[in-house]
Amino acid sequence: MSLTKLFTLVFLRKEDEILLGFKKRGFGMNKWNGFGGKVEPNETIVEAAVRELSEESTMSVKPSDLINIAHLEFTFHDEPVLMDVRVFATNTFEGTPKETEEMTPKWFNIKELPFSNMWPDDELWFPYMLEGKKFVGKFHYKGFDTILHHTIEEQESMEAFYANRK
Ligand SMILES: Nc1[nH]c(=O)nc2c1ncn2[C@H]1C[C@H](O)[C@@H](COP(=O)(O)OP(=O)(O)OP(=O)(O)O)O1
Repeated sequence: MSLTKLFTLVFLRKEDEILLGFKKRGFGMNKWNGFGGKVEPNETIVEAAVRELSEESTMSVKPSDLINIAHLEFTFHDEPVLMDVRVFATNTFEGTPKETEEMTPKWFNIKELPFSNMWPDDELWFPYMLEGKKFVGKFHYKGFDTILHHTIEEQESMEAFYANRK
């Protein structure tokens, strides 16, 4: 039995660029990542996604503009924790990204992504996201650098995936 923890992860897109943030503290420190964090008990997943994006990058999005593009699960060798990460993307947003306590944001060209300084799983699933696919990715880690095994499955729709899963 694993303890499941729910997280959000948001990517803003602008033509051939994507906004990433350099994490200055905590989980994933010193890595480029999307913006997100834990879903609090008093909020919906989409509300958490909007809040974390704003807290970490100062960018604003409307909940209805966030498209759920993926579901990621991370498990860890010898640790009974399952990270359930809901991934959202949009090209409709307001603001200019600013550095916050947690993140330094930067627009990257999608052909020049800093994979060597990102979570190792990102290089495996970013191509799906960049091709506009919906997908479910499951990654089993040993420590934080080694993926012992993984699966990535394209989906017709994320709504159908969540409706059908047990
Ligand atoms: N292997 C991985 N690959 C990836 O691309 N993103 C990952 C990942 N593992 C976790 N994430 C994302 C999910 C989430 O957006 C973030 C982790 O959330 P945090 O720990 O920063 O949560 P909080 O911001 O709520 O934390 P606090 O610092 O306690 O406020 O990292």
